[in-house]
This record gives sequence, structure tokens and C-alpha cells, in this order.
Amino acid sequence: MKVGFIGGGNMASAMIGGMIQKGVVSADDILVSVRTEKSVERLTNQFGVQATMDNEAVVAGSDLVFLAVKPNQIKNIINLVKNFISPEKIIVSILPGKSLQWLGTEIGKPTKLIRTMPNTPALVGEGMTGVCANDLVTEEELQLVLTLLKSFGRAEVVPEYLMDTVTGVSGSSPAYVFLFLEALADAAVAEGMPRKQAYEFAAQSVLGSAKMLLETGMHPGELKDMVCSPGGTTIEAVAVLEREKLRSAVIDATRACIRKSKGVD
Ligand SMILES: NC(=O)C1=CN([C@@H]2O[C@H](COP(=O)(O)OP(=O)(O)OC[C@H]3O[C@@H](n4cnc5c(N)ncnc54)[C@H](O)[C@@H]3O)[C@@H](O)[C@H]2O)C=CC1
Ligand SMILES: O=C(O)[C@@H]1CCC=N1
Repeated sequence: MKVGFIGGGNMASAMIGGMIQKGVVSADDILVSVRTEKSVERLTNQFGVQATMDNEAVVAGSDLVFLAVKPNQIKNIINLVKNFISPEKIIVSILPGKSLQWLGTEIGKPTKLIRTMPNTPALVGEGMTGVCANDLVTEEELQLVLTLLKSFGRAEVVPEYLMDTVTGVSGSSPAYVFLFLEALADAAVAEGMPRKQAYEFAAQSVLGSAKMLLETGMHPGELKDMVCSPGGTTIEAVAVLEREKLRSAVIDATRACIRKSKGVD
């Protein structure tokens, strides 16, 4: 199977890297179109894929095509390539805010469409992708796409009305987590820890905490309580985070992201 990507930026590169590393698609079977010669060179050197500036050639030559450009480019791209989209090809969007119906209308003919929202931890095999499909996609085809997406992390089917929520809770959230990690490390640096070591201690702590939540099935409040010794150090930090409204800030920020995803034009 030939897998195409229109757009080879941050997100597509993370997905391509993950797929090749896991061996679900070989680099020879991946075609990518980008806007500049420099990007063609980067993708060829980095992954050994076939990179080009010819979007039509990528659609014509692929069985499955990921649309991985920015939302403001997608109308133009669809106009350029729609004549090369045939009924047996599967089109997989990774764009926020663009519904299956919107994509179908732009393409202008019955097309197998899958809408996804991945995230950049795909680059290290720990992505999280939300997925929904239109009714022209068979169960077998959906499973095939899930296999591709699971090569770089977890992937789950969700109803389409939750896709903007997926943008907020996992698509965009690595950025919020990196802000938190940077601040955590800054505090350690302020107390004299070398920067590199501070990132290692902070990142491994967040990684381990996330793993505990996923693997123990325990409530996050219970896991937090396990860390807070009575009269101890942790509860002092928790009290400051509560006073500074960390949780409200995260809820408000995530909902702002979801609102933006709903309103993408
Ligand atoms: N970066 C992220 O964490 C995530 C991004 N997304 C979505 O993925 C899409 C791509 O985002 P990024 O990779 O971050 O953006 P990016 O700016 O890194 O990449 C965009 C890519 O599109 C290509 N491109 C632009 N115009 C083109 C054209 N006319 N023909 C062919 N290629 C063209 C560029 O060469 C570039 O490779 C966006 O819709 C974004 O919302 C979804 C989930 C996570
Ligand atoms: O910021 C963005 O628009 C994209 C969508 C999810 C993550 N990055």
C-alpha cells in the first residue's frame, strides 16, 4: 500500500517517523508533497521517503492520503487534487475543525473520508489520536487506518462531535505540558540544578505520573493524596497551585482551545 502525505511539517514528520520506525509502512512506500525545495531535501534525507512539490502526483500515486496542511491551505489543496481522488482511495484529514461533511462537500463527490486528530508525541511512539469516519469507509478500512495510527501510539474511534474536544485534551495539550515542564525545571535551575538534569527529573516525573494514571486505574485525586504526606512538603506546593488556580487555568485554556477548534475556518 502506498501512503501519501500532503504537507510534511511538524505533525506529518512525527507520524512518518513513527510509522517507519515501527515498520508498518516502508519509507519506499511513503510519498510526501511539500511547498519548498528545502522541505523536499529535509524529508528525503531524514526519512528516505519520496518527497516532491507535486501534490497531484502524491494523490495519484497513493492508496491512502493524509491531508496534513494548515487549515487555511486546505481549500486550495482540495481544489488542486480533487480530480485525482477516486472512489477507492482513503482520504485522512488531520486538520482541526474541518468536519467530514465539510471535506466531502469540498471534494464534491462520494469519497472515503477519515477525520483524525493526532499529537506530536507520535514522534516517540507515544501519540494519542482521535478518529472518526464517514459511512463509505468499511470496517476493514477503518481497522487498517487504526493500525497505521497505532504504530505511533494509541488511537481510538470517537463520535465526530467529540473531535474538537480531542484537539483540546490531546492534540494541543503537549504544548501545555511542555509549559509546565519548563516551569518545573526553571524552579530546579533557580535552586542550582543544572538545566539538563532539571529537564530529566521533571520529564521523568511527568512521564511516570501519566503512566500511573493509565496503568493503575486509580483516580488522579487518590494518586495525588498518595504523594501528600501529612504536614509534608508536597501539600505546601499543592496549596500554592490551588491558590494560583492551576486547575481553573487548565480548564479554561483547554476550553478556549476547543472553542477555537470548533470555529476554525
Ligand atoms: N503540530 C501539531 O501538534 C498538530 C497539528 N495538527 C494539524 O496538522 C496540520 C499541519 O500542522 P503542522 O505539521 O504543525 O504544520 P507545519 O507548518 O509544520 O506543516 C505544514 C506543511 O504543509 C506544507 N504545505 C503548505 N502549503 C502547501 C501546499 N500548497 N502544498 C503542499 N504542502 C504545503 C508545508 O510545506 C509544511 O510541510 C495542521 O492542520 C494542524 O492543525 C494536528 C494535530 C497536532
Ligand atoms: O495548534 C494547532 O492548530 C494544531 C492543532 C492541534 C495541535 N496543533
